[in-house]
Amino acid sequence: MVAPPDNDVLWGRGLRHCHQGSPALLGVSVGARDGEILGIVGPRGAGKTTLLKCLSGQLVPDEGEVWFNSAAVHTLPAAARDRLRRERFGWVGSSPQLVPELTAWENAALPLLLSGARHRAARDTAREWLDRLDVGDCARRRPRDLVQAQRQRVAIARALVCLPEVIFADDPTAPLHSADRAQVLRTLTAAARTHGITVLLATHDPDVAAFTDRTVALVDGQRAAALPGGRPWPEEGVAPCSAPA
Ligand SMILES: Nc1ncnc2c1ncn2[C@@H]1O[C@H](COP(=O)(O)OP(=O)(O)OP(=O)(O)O)[C@@H](O)[C@H]1O
Repeated sequence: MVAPPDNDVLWGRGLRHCHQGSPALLGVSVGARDGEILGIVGPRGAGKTTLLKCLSGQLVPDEGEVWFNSAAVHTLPAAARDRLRRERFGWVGSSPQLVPELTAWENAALPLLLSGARHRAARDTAREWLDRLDVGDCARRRPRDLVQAQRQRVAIARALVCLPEVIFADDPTAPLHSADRAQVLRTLTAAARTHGITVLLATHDPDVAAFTDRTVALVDGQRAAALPGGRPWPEEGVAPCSAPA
């Protein structure tokens, strides 16, 4: 095993994975640099979620290696992978998974509270993130009293609240109206840039690529330079335009 290049904070090499016999990844290699916002783009079923789960230690690939700095994630026992995810990574899925009994601020503060932060400090930090994501006025409401777009903003606040080293965002704007998407992505990516957080942003929405530094395309579980049908995905290495105003 050879550790990844020094400027890659996260690295997957030769990743293969099947779900119950169905191939999802067919030998994908990808590296994310420290502080980079890397888009993983591709159509539905391309393997984006499976790739993020392998890179974040939620899944152990059938073949291949995953490195986070000098840690060989694919060799870690489950408890160590859980700790890594809890302490160093943040995850935003395509639908918000909030604790129904907790208020919005308690949900957002959960990683801080679980890591032993003082109640008042956790609440203040969580409320700052809710404000930045335009849901500060929902802080005392429970998930059932929020609309899906508000719940997703709370989930994004929860991913940011501990300032993790890497955020995995799996189609994070899926539950949002198009008018909300740019604002939420701007907040997420601006926060990441300010705090030097590396972001892996999986999406099938080509507009999202404008918020990334670089994209890699996946098709049918493999890296691709472009998607079928001449769809306008940026090729890997193309520095995108700046995010839309
Ligand atoms: N739990 C599972 N069981 C069986 N097959 C699965 C499972 N998860 C994913 N797959 C299959 O693996 C392939 C890759 O799925 P994956 O969700 O990684 O792709 P994706 O690019 O994230 O798609 P989407 O954009 O729809 O989320 C697909 O063919 C999918 O049907």
